[in-house]
Amino acid sequence: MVALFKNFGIGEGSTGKVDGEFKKSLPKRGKYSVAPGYSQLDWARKISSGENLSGVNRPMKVSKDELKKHCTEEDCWMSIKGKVYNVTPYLNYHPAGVKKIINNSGIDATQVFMMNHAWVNEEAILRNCFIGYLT
Ligand code: HEM
Repeated sequence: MVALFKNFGIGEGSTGKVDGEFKKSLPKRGKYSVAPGYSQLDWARKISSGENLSGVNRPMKVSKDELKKHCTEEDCWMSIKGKVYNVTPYLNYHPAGVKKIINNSGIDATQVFMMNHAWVNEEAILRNCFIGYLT
């Protein structure tokens, strides 16, 4: 299975201890909980069939103007590291809730994404939701 989380040096050859300064730089964990049936494991099962959830037939170039039209719960796009994803199907699976994504949708959300969870492997999690590249 593809790793949904990136390894930040914890594992082979490391003590497993998290550096204090690094820990302080992490966001405080919230108290949001997803509905039953919407865990990351449920999402991993959903995408494992390879079903296209992007809403487009083939990758396309997306302008900033086009991107900003998609910022609602029914139609939610987000750009991360130059790639554009249709995150609508993922909304209810997001461990920190729908709003956090909606509030940053229709834009290049790379910075806020990385500030919250640089270890999250968005390319793996959203591979079935890939729309194309931000121009
Ligand atoms: C830019 C908009 C986003 C914001 C502001 C945001 C914010 C957050 C926050 C604050 C948490 C921590 C929740 C907690 O610890 O209780 C979180 C968790 C998480 N988010 Fe997001 N998120 C965003 C977009 C996304 C997207 C697009 C994905 C899918 C790739 C995603 C995947 C996850 C995952 C997997 C976790 C759990 C991480 C863990 O437990 O270590 N997030 N998010």
